Amino acid sequence: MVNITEKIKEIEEEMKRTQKNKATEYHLGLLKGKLARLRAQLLEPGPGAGGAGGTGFDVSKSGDARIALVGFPSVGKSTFLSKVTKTKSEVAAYSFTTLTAIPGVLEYGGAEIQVLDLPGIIEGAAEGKGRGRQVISAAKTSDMILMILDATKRAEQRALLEAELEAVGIRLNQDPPNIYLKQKKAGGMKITFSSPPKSLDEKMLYNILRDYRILNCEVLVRDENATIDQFIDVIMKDHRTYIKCLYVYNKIDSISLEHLNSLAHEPNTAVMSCELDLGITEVVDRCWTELHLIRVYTKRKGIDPDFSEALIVRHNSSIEDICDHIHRTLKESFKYALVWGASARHVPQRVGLGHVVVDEDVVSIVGSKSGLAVSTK
Ligand SMILES: Nc1nc2c(ncn2[C@@H]2O[C@H](COP(=O)(O)OP(=O)(O)OP(=O)(O)O)[C@@H](O)[C@H]2O)c(=O)[nH]1
Ligand SMILES: [K+]
Ligand SMILES: [Mg+2]
Repeated sequence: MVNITEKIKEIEEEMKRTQKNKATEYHLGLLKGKLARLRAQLLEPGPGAGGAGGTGFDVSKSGDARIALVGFPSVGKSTFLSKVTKTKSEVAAYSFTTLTAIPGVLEYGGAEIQVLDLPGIIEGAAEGKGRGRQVISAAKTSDMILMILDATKRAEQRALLEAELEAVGIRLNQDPPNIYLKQKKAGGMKITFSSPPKSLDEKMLYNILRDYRILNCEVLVRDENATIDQFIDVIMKDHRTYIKCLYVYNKIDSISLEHLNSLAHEPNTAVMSCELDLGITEVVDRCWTELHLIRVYTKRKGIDPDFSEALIVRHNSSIEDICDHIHRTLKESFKYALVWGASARHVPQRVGLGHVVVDEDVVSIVGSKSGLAVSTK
């Protein structure tokens, strides 16, 4: 463990010392590749990795989605949890008040969203300082991260936290790179670019693949703006998680209007004061929008739909997803579905498994066995 941490430090030092130019870019690319490998090793549980490895806290997922509250100590994570859920998590002015993961349930538009209050993390968390590793593992399992920041603290706090999450393979508000990589048994390396790349070239990819001992493979870079970091992410894809993040500045009761105004205009950012009860509803609304969940109501034949109980599914879900959500075997007897609502071209529209539903659609599933519509119950 100490060895890996030391090696990581050495490489980071070497990268800092190395000037960025055309002559050094291949070398820098290789160093980045090595760094990514070491960081993954550091997180792997097993002999030499020591203690908690990559495991999070023992809280099982529940509800329709999970949001993790991540931040430095005493930024107001527990205060926020206590505001938006019925759970009371201890709040105090000293650091590390919260020592474990505390789950709460946020009810919104018929959905139940699990909110995880987590211990504060500090610089070096990714390398195992404090409970950093556990906190980050818990964050990795979430559908969305709320990065709670203290508006009264220096601006660097956000970049510091981002770097900690980056280091363990979490990618915030990014899409997976548009690069195809397939390992093969033989045939050497075949590297293709669908349009001339701006910062990559064949030799660079070749060097890194060889360093990873990937000697036979097919690569297709579909994005002309793809970077070397993204290419390494594709090689390390089993260790990468792409998560939505909303940056939330708390304690705006204690800053100037000018400062407040500049924070509020940053991208993916919201501002609030838990103490004065300002901005909380907006934060919750933003979470709902960013989670891209939709509500679908089911209806039995001849009976009005039950609007008191929504089925919560992901954005772009199909009738097939709805069936799977209701019951594992429902698909087997599926004949067709009737849909009322914005996704239906006429009312009701008769559709197959591939039909994509939208928020507040009403769906009636007709099966071959009973010939009856099925509801959630
Ligand atoms: N001024 C101000 N203080 C706040 C606000 N929200 C929380 N606090 C205070 O900030 C301190 C820390 O709050 P906590 O909720 O314990 O912070 P935490 O992030 O959970 O802290 P740890 O669990 O130690 O990581 C407490 O003294 C709160 O009363 C706010 O909106 N404005
Ligand atoms: K605290
Ligand atoms: Mg706390």
